[in-house]
Amino acid sequence: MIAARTPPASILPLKLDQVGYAVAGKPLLADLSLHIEAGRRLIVMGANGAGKSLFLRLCHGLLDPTSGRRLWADGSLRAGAQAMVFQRPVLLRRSVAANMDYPLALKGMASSERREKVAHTLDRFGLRALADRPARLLSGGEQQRLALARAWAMDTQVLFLDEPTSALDPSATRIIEDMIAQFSEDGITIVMSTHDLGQARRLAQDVAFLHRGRLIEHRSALEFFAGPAAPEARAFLAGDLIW
Ligand SMILES: Nc1ncnc2c1ncn2[C@@H]1O[C@H](COP(=O)(O)OP(=O)(O)OP(=O)(O)O)[C@@H](O)[C@H]1O
Repeated sequence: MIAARTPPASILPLKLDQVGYAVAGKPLLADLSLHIEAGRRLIVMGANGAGKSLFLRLCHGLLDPTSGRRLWADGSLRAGAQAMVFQRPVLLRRSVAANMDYPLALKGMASSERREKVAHTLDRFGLRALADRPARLLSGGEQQRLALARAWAMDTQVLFLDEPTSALDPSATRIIEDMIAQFSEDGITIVMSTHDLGQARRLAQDVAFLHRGRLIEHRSALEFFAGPAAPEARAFLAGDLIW
């Protein structure tokens, strides 16, 4: 008899408490306080240079706060069970299947279990036909599908996405959005930056709006799109230039 697996404890909410990030004494992010709740789709918006990428990197743990505190629900300062996908995915010079297999092996998963997991993931996201292709020769859209599928295979609880479709055409963008919606149905928490207002409206349950390194709005997407309180956010939605 196979023993039932206890689901891993949730690493969420992620709490930021007056977090700041400065380089050479220059504050790039300041006074960020928010909770990222389990199972939500949070879209991070703001003008060029507002601090969206830094915010995602800081939440994920690629950067550490230079002031304030970042705390995961399990009490750790930096949690596993989370992944980040970039505008241009980071892929190994190996086949599509090997790109999925490698991080699972690093995690210590046995080879028979890995084979099953990789096959299931390839099927689930329509990548089976590409399994043996060199990952770096795939189209941009296919590479992004692989990067997302690989994160899913890792049983990630939180996925940070930094403008994952900004280099893609509309049909590839739609496929990635569908994948993100599927992840969300699986209970994966999504934290994603985008410049695309249409995409933000399609995907957001919550919106975090950054302006000059500060969080000036964090509310439900319904409220945000109905009329944000901050004038900078209103100007952004109206398509006016803000900086
Ligand atoms: N290591 C660094 N040293 C100094 N300044 C930096 C560093 N990293 C980022 N910045 C600056 O911090 C600000 C925020 O950068 P960030 O990449 O987070 O913006 P963004 O909102 O993602 O912008 P975009 O929409 O253009 O991608 C920018 O002005 C950027 O030039």
